[in-house]
Amino acid sequence: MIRFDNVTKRYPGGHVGLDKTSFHLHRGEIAFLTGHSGAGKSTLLKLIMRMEQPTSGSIWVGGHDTSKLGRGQIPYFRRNIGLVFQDHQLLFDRSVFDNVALPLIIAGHTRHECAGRVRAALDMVGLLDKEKMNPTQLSGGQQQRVGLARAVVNRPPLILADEPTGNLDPKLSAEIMQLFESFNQVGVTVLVASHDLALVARMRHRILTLDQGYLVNDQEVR
Ligand SMILES: Nc1ncnc2c1ncn2[C@@H]1O[C@H](COP(=O)(O)OP(=O)(O)OP(=O)(O)O)[C@@H](O)[C@H]1O
Repeated sequence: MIRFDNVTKRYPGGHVGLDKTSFHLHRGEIAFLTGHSGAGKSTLLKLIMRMEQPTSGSIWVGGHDTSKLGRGQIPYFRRNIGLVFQDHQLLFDRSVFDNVALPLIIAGHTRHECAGRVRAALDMVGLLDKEKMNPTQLSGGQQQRVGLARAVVNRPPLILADEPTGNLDPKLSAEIMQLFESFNQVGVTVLVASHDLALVARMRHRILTLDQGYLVNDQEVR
């Protein structure tokens, strides 16, 4: 699903975001990406999304050589990737239902057509009874689960998350990580970046560790 071959990303000014990194994340796999602040986790995720391009090396995602994607193809390519961020980026002037429906509305579906999928996604994250509420009425953990429902609503084959538990306490963080596991159990490929090594280690899945842009460890923990 994701293949990095000897990828280096050097930012303007000379900062090295990622250095000669190679790995392969297979379709249907789940893995965690960890490392200190500035190690290159966000850079790696942005390269997968084609928000950045490598200075050298090649990146394949879902069978696409990302360097060959034309400008017009990129939005369609990104529709295959569900994204989860630390600050969940919800729209606070719309209901939970409308927030989750957003990717489907952008893809051209009507609100009525979306309803089944939106409710299925809310059900997966345990928020079926909250669809009419405004995100401001929900706790931080519930808001993050709305973000997860939005990421999976159009059934992407790949989910990427960047510090999805950054603002949550340990118990809520573990619950969010278990939701990623449940998405993976229905066949979605999942890559989660987190600096919380203890939490990641408890998940007992593959861990990719970055240190100053180098992939220093690729560990299977089964
Ligand atoms: N747009 C940019 N321009 C210049 N340098 C950048 C840019 N983005 C990231 N970097 C540098 O690349 C390196 C890796 O940054 P990155 O954000 O990928 O790390 P990270 O592991 O995600 O860190 P954090 O956990 O703090 O988010 C850092 O040295 C950073 O300063």
